[in-house]
Amino acid sequence: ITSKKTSKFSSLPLPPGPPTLPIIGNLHQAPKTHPWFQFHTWAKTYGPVLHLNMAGQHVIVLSTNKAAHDLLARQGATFSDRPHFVVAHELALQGMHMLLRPYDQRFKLHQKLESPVLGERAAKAYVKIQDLESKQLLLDLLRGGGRPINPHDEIERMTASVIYTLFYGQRVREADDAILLQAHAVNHEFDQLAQVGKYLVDSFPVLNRLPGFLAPWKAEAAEHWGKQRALHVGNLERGLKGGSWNVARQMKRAVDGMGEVVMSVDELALDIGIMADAALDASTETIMWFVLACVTEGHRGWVDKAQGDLDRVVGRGRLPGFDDRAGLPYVTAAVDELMRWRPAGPAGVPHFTKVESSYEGWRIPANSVVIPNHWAITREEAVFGPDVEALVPERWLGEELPIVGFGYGRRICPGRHVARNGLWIAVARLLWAFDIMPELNELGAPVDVDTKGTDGLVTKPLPFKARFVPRGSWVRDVVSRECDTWGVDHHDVLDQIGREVFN
Ligand code: HEM
Repeated sequence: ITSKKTSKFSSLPLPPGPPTLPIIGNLHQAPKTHPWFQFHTWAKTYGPVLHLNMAGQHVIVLSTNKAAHDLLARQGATFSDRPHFVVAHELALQGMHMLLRPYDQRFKLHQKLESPVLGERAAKAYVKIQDLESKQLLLDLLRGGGRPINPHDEIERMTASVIYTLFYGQRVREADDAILLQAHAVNHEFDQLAQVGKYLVDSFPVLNRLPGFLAPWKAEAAEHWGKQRALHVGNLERGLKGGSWNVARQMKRAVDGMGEVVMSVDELALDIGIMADAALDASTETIMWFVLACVTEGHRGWVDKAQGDLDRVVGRGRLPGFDDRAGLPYVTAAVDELMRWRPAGPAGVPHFTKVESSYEGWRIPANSVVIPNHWAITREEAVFGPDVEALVPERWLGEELPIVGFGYGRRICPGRHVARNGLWIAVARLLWAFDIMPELNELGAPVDVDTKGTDGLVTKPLPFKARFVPRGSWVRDVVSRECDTWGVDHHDVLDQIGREVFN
């Protein structure tokens, strides 16, 4: 690791971290999977700002909300870049992946385009679609007849349908809808390309100057780009042809209205498509974690308490709706606590700084990868109180705790308003309708459920089953009456949204 001897921070020490070996630094200790657990363990020894040397690459891991906020938000001008992925981003996505874009003028232009369609005002209008699709979810789950199921398909259909309806005007009827299968296939391939350490050229970008026959990754990336393009341009074109308002049409209109700005169809399509991808997994898996929480943490009494409130405020003759939100603070607390208990992106999305700076007497070197470790941040007892491994909504009542899990600063998740509304209505309605119970084994005992989750940018619960047992005959009555949504004209709803927010 080299540093400029003349810099004004050069006399400062690096933040503490585990002892290093010559040349490879901490590479031999680098966690192979689930890095957030090891980062959390190290933070207990070395503190909230941790330095790792990964064979010359500086990595700074932040483990408290304060450190993450101080660096990534308060010093946002310095800490809003992303690490550079030659294969996955520069080649395979032609530099157009919103999540991986460097923090530059083009990024700011995309942010400017996205903010009106994802902001609080738009999110408020989108609840009409979230209302529709969360009703459909209840009907889909009711049809399971209380048998043990893995509800991933039903939940993913709902979140996908919310996003694809809003973005492209197209509802998703089944989990194996072609639009969703194509997205899965492309994203799966992208995840392989983006694996850290897979391509030497990601560590030594100079290798990219090699001719194609010596650089096989170029052909792989070019083939992948074709698939990304087909997926996102195809969706954009369908969206633009649609008869009603949608995000694709709105953003095209915004680009056209920018006059001097030139944006290719590919670039616009990728922007919208990557937003849709970013929305899908994190929202689906957070609701999956909610189901798992009911199965593994439900015995703590929070489910009964939330259902008691729902019975009192909503009653049994109708579904809870967004208008009930103010009267259901315990349900809101359960949603906030769910995101704390199992943040869907446990190690956040890495930031990057190109310039040297300092924090609390430590030197933060130029070209550091900076990781806000949500897993550790959500387990900070000084902020969230005791018993952080348990799901305890009470900790949020009457307290101003930080909402965690959406990242920090200028790269904070722009979809967080849409996401929080979607989580709230799904959680409120699932709690109102069902006792979500564990699967039972042949002896009638609950089947053990692993709560560790998968590795990856978004962590998913490992496969498990739950029983969605209707809380009473009234559930069947209300759900049968109100939740078959296939007859609703969603184009009409989209036009209402367009008029309400953008006219
Ligand atoms: C529970 C659901 C969600 C979670 C937990 C989540 C979490 C995150 C996180 C941690 C980041 C990185 C922030 C950072 O770098 O500091 C992010 C970025 C992003 N999210 Fe979300 N997200 C969710 C839902 C959504 C939704 C619904 C949308 C869009 C409708 C969305 C769009 C995006 C985009 C476009 C970015 C890239 C921002 C950038 O790099 O500047 N997300 N999200």
